[in-house]
Amino acid sequence: MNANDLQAPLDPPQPGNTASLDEDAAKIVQEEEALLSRVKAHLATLPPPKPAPKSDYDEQLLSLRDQIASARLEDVPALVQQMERVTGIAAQRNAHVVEPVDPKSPYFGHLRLREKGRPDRDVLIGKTTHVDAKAGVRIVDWRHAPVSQIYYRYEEGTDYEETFGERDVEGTILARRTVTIDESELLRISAPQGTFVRGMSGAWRSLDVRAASLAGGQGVAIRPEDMREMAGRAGALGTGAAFHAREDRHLPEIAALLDPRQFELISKPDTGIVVIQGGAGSGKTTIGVHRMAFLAYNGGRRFTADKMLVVVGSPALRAYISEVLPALGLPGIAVETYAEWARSVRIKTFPWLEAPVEENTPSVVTRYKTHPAMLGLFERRAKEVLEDGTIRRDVRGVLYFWADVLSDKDRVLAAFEAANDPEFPMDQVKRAWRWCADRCPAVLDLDPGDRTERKAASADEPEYSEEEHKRRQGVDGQDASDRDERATLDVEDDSLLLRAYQLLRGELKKGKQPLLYEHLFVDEAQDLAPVDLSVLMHVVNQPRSITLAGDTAQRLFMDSGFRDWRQTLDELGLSRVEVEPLRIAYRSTREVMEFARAVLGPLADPTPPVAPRSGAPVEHHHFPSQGAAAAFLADAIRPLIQREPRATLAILSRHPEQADVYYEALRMAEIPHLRRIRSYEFAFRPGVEVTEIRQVKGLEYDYVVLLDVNAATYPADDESRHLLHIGATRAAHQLWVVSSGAPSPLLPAWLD
Ligand SMILES: Nc1ncnc2c1ncn2[C@@H]1O[C@H](COP(=O)(O)OP(=O)(O)OP(=O)(O)O)[C@@H](O)[C@H]1O
Repeated sequence: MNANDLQAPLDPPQPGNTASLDEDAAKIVQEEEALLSRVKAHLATLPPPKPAPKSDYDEQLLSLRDQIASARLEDVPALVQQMERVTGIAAQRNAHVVEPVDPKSPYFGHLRLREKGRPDRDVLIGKTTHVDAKAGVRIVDWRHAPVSQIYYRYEEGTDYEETFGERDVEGTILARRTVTIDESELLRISAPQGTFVRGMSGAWRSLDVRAASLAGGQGVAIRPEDMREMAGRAGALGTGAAFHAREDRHLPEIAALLDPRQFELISKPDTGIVVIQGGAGSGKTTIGVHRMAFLAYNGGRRFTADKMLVVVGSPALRAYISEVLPALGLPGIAVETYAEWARSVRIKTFPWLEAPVEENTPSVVTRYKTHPAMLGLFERRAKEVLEDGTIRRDVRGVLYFWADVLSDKDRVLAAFEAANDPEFPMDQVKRAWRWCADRCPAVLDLDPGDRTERKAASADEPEYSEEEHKRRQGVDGQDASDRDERATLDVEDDSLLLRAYQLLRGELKKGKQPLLYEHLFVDEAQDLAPVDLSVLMHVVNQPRSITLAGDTAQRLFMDSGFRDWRQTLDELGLSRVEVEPLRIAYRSTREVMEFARAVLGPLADPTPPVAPRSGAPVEHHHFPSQGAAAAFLADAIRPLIQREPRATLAILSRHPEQADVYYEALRMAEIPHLRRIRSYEFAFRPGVEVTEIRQVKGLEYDYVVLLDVNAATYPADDESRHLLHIGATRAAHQLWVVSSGAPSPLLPAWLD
C-alpha cells in the first residue's frame, strides 16, 4: 500500500449480518466493519509495544520520526505534535509512557473527507495518534486540534475550513460517524442516518428514532434504551435502563460524545479564564477534565500534570473523577477540596500558628468573613498599609493585619454599610465583629515570639471587659493565654490569611519556590466565596489559564458570599469575562429535570434546560410514617436488584438521622448490596446507597429516591429548594419522592 491508499474507496465490504437493516443502513455497517477489519489487520502486524524505560523516549521518538518521513503533508502536524508531547512528557519527573493504539478499542470516530482536487480519505479519531501511510491507517488523537475541530464542530454533509499546519484546507464531510468498539468488536454505529447496534447474536439492528437520540451518560457502554418497555410501570422502581450499565460508575471518559458546544469550551485558548454556568448534568465536570487533557496535549511543556490543580466540592467528587484523569492521560494531577487545600497551605505558610479550628462558627461570622465587602476591605487596607508603610513585612505582620482588619470596628461598619446588603443587616455585622474582636487578639497571643511585642502594642487592641481580662490572665494570676479557649480560627480564616499574605507579600510559597500552577480547574465554584476564588486565582501563573465551573441552582452554602456569577466576577475584577452557559442536560431525563426545575420555583433559571432523554414519570409516594415508607421501599428495591443487578440506587435524606432510620429498616429487610454512606466513602459500583443529599453533590445514580420530603423537612425556603434540586438531579433514569408526613409545599401540584 502507499500513502494514497486511504484516498481509495474502502475494500469491498465484508457481508455482515445486516438482514434486518435497510439498504443504506446495511451499507454503513458494512463500511464500518470493513474499516475496522483493515485497522485490526494492520495493528496485528505491529510488534508488541515495549514498555519504554521511564527515562528513555528515544524509541518512541524514532518511530514517530519514521512515521513523519513517510507521512502525507496533512498528517505531519499530528505526528509532530505527538513528538512534542513525548518530548514534553519525557521532561517531567514521574513520566509516563504515551500509550500505543489499543487494538481492543482503536478509535471512536470516523470522518470521511473530500478536499478539492484530492481523492476522498478516511480519518479515524482515537485516543492516541498512529499514522501508517503505507498501511493506509490514519488514527488521530482527539485532542489534536485541526482534526478534532472537524470531528466535533462539523456535521455530515457540511463544508469545513481549517488550518492543517501551515496549510488552509477546505473540504466537505462525506461521513461523520461515532462508533463503539469493544474487545475489538464493532458494537454500535451512530450516524445521521440512524443508530445501529449489534445484538448478542451478531445481528445488526436499528434503534428507533426516539432511542437513537438518547446518547449520553454511559460513555462507551450501550444503553438499552430500546428495552424500556421492560419496565417503567407506575409503582415499580427501575426502568431497565441500568440493565447493561457499566460496573464502574466513576465519571466516564467520553471524548466520543462531546457536543460541539462542549468541545468549543474545551478547546478555548490556553490562556484566559473560562467560566461555565451549566445546570445539573450538563457536563461541567466533564468539560473541566477534558479541557485539561486538551491543554496537556496541545500546550507542550507548560501544562504538565504537576502544574495543574483541580479543586472540587467534596471528597466524593474527588473520588468520582479520580479514574478519568489517568484515562485521559493525566496521571498524578492534584485533586483537592478547597477546604483541605486552603488548610494545608495555611499551615505551611503560618507553621507556628497552632490555633485549633472552631467547629461551631456562627453563621453570621461565616457570612462576615466570606462577604465580598470583607474581601474589598482586605484589599483596600492592604494597599493603604503598603503605601504608608505601617505594616511589618514579615509573615507575622500578615497575622497582625488579618486581626486588625477583622476587628477594626469603624472600618468594618463603614464597609458593610456601603455594601448595603439586605441579607446581612448591621446588627448581624456587629455580632460577627464582636466575635472577631474577641478572638483575634487571643490568636495573636498564641505566637510566643510576638507576645511581648503584642503587649507593647496593646493600645490598639479591642478592649476586653474586666471579666475577660481575668479569664485571659487566669484565676491564679498567671498568663493563661495558651489555654485561652477563644484562640481558635474559623474555617473561613484560611482564605483570609492566605489572601492577606498574597496582598502583602505576593505569591504563596511551596518550600522556597512560589506556589504557582499553570492551569486551575475549579468545579462546583458556586460554593466558594469570592475570597476563596481570589486566593486560587493568585496561585495561577500569568498568563492565567483557569476553568471555573458551577451552577447557581446547586448552591449549598448559603452564607458563602457567592450570589451569582456576574456579581462574583465583578467582585474579582473580572467584569470582562463572559459566563458561558450550557443548556443540554445529559444526565437526567426530561421528567426528572421538570421536577427539579419545579422545586426551584423562583430560583430557577428563566431558560429551561434541554433534556434530550425521556423516561419514567417522577412518582410521589405518600405514607403516614417512616416505617410504612421503608417497608414499601424494601418491597420495591428487592425486585429491582434482581432485575437489574448493575443498577445504582441512591436513597437520599436531608438529615443523617433520617438516613439512619431507612438504612436500618432496609438492612432488616435484607436488601442486598446495601451501604450506609456516612462520610463520602462511595463505592462507585452497583448497589443501594443510603446517605444525605449533601454528600452526593456532583455524583450520579441510575435511580434516586428522595426520603421524607415532608413540610417539616423541606419548608419553602431557598436551602430546601436547592437541596431537593441537587438530590433529584442525581438521577439518570428515574426519581421517586417519598413523604412520610405532610408533604413539602415545594412539591409541584402536578405530581399528585
Ligand atoms: N456530550 C455528552 N454526551 C453524552 N453524555 C454526556 C455528555 N456530556 C456529559 N455527559 C454525561 O453526563 C453526565 C453528567 O456530566 P457531568 O458530571 O460532567 O455534569 P455536571 O454538569 O458536572 O453535573 P452536576 O452539576 O450535576 O455535577 C455524565 O455521565 C457525563 O458522562
